Amino acid sequence: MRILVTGTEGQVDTSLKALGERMGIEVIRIGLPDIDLSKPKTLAEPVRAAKPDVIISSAAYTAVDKAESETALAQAINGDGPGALAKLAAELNVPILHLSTDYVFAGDKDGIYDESDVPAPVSVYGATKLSGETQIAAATDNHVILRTAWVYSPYGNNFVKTMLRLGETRDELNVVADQHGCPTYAPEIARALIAVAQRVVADPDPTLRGVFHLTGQGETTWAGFAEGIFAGSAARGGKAVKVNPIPTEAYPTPAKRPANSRLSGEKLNQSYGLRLDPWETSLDECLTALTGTVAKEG
Ligand SMILES: NC(=O)C1=CN([C@@H]2O[C@H](COP(=O)(O)OP(=O)(O)OC[C@H]3O[C@@H](n4cnc5c(N)ncnc54)[C@H](OP(=O)(O)O)[C@@H]3O)[C@@H](O)[C@H]2O)C=CC1
Ligand SMILES: Cc1cn([C@H]2C[C@H](O)[C@@H](COP(=O)(O)OP(=O)(O)O[C@H]3O[C@@H](C)C(=O)[C@@H](O)[C@H]3O)O2)c(=O)[nH]c1=O
Repeated sequence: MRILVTGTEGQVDTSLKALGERMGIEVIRIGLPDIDLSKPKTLAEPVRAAKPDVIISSAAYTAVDKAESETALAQAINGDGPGALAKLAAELNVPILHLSTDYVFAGDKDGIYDESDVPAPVSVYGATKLSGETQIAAATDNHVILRTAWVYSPYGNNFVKTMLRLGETRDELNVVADQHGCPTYAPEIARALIAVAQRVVADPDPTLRGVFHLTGQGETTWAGFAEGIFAGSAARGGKAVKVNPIPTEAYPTPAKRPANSRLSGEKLNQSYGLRLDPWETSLDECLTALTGTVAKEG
């Protein structure tokens, strides 16, 4: 199987490449400057030349706060670019897997979001990602949209690396404790993407198509996540950093974030028999990879 993925230095595309190498699956990454999602005309030639069995749409404009002031660029990269990519997938008659986000939801639901809940984004990033979902679904029925959340890994930029970097120069950090979600490890996303790709390439079953939620098991808050990060770091001989839980209003940002963006993985489990590891297990793996040290017992 030959997988074509957009993005070359991102968390998910890098994880996919690494896992593909271990599994003997060809993963071709395409990204800037060869293709530019904000210029859809750049996509056709490299995508056709790659002759993929499946396309994974991972690249995105992920700077949530900056998107509030770069709306047109975020819309082009997260909305129109994936739409154009899905048209190419339809032309080549191959499935397209597309990564979307928990930030498509408003965050005012009491319970966990499932795929039947109606998105209502509260940020430009969330709105542009929802536009990507809509444009992909309009271009081809042969799509799987996977909404993930709070992605971290040893690669690229993410909350785990930000916390560890800030912790180097501070003894205490203030972190919001009233936004609830599911941290998700990019290598776990890669494992699921390959399993989903293998299934959809072989099986035209329409119930395997559509929208699915894909997050690490369990839930926490950003403050709870930060506490887990510093506990894991300290267990590896790193500095102890105190996390002060604060309300959202005490950490003003240009973009609004959902207060609750917990996603249920039940549909993915029922359709594909897939469950990601609990976020605590994956965080431990990530810290081992980042520090080159395993946690001490106790
Ligand atoms: N990160 C997160 O917490 C979450 C991410 N997601 C979604 O998961 C997917 C993967 O995320 P993640 O791996 O973390 O993303 P990253 O931000 O780590 O990587 C994004 C990739 O997109 C590429 N890219 C950006 N702009 C363009 C462009 N104009 N044309 C082509 N490529 C471009 C980047 O290239 P370069 O490095 O050269 O700029 C990079 O390779 C995205 O669709 C994202 O929306 C969903 C929920 C949470
Ligand atoms: C750095 C920092 C952040 N925060 C807060 C701000 C925010 O509410 C929360 C997370 O901050 P970040 O800006 O790192 O994360 P953010 O960019 O909001 O992360 C999002 O990225 C996009 C791409 C997604 O799709 C989402 O699922 C989600 O992962 O933590 C603190 O409270 N204290 C801090 O020191």
